[in-house]
Amino acid sequence: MLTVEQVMHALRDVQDPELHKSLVELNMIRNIRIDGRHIQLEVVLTIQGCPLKAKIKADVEHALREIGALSVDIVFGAMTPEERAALTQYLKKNSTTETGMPALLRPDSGVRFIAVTSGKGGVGKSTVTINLAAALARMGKKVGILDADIYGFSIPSMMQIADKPTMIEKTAIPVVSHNVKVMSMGFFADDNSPVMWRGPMLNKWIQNFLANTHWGELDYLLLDLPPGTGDVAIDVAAMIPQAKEVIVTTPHNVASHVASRAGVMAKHTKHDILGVIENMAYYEESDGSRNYLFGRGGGERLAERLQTDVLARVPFARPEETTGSSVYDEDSVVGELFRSLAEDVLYKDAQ
Ligand SMILES: Nc1ncnc2c1ncn2[C@@H]1O[C@H](COP(=O)(O)OP(=O)(O)OP(=O)(O)O)[C@@H](O)[C@H]1O
Repeated sequence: MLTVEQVMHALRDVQDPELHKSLVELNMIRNIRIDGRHIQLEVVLTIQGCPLKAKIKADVEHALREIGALSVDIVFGAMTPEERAALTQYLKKNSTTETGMPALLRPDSGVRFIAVTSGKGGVGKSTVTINLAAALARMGKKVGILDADIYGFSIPSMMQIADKPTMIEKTAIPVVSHNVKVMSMGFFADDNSPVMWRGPMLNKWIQNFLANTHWGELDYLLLDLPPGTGDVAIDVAAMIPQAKEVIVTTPHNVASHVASRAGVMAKHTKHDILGVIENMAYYEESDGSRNYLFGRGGGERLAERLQTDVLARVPFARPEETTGSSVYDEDSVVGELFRSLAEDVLYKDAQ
């Protein structure tokens, strides 16, 4: 005969797929009934009709069969408003300090911040952000992206994310894509979004995104900044002085010249610069020769001006290097280049 203690013990390791915490810790397991090796129980979900029901069911069944259950009968229920409020408090406790400061920003949080910036638009800043994030995640790092390009957000569409974050009261659970937790204003661009995630809080939006998102454990948070040296860059500099910057340019003279302003700004705000990434550096012809469509040397010139290094020269990707999204396949030429870039970033960041 199995016992309630054994069942609870087995379920300690089963996590809510969005909150990444144990169902037991989140108080989501109720009404356990045991008849020999037959178990009945209730799983109380944060919202009715949770799309992850099937995954939770499979994980619970698996855990209980491991301890010898012959049948597992699961009934799904939904939390009451009071229970959801209690859960929000619990999640908030982990995401903000007593002073309301996002816990991620505490010096002892262990989270490293990388701001990806550029002088001009369209040079591949978002492409670099998502591919560097995906490469770090493939290396086993816990990674998040904050799409800080508040008016020109593009990360959800570039990663082909169709889902929206689940909201528990006012806390957003980031959407996970390619093992990366993603938050973007793009998720809240329609009129159904909670007011606090829209206009009135714009001046505090970075803090809002950091504090009202349940990021869970993170090693790296990448920020996709808007191009140029505007308010957002200044806000980020003030709020996240420990962020390190990666500056993206094309080889083109003008792009590299404009990018240098973003670099000078980083120096001014005392953000460390990890290095320069020259994107769209060349197109590799089928015979292996390189066609330098945008000229040459922009990355190097920028790196010299900022007294830093060129971390990578990313060629034009071919359509077959991705299965549709702008995250390039792991074993494609560009995918491999981003893996080696991620290794360099880890190395430089540790110095
Ligand atoms: N190395 C590359 N190979 C092929 N296409 C690329 C590459 N880098 C970027 N692109 C494409 O160029 C376009 C612009 O890239 P991206 O959106 O990353 O630039 P951005 O600097 O973030 O732009 P914005 O400032 O508008 O946000 C996208 O369609 C992207 O898929």
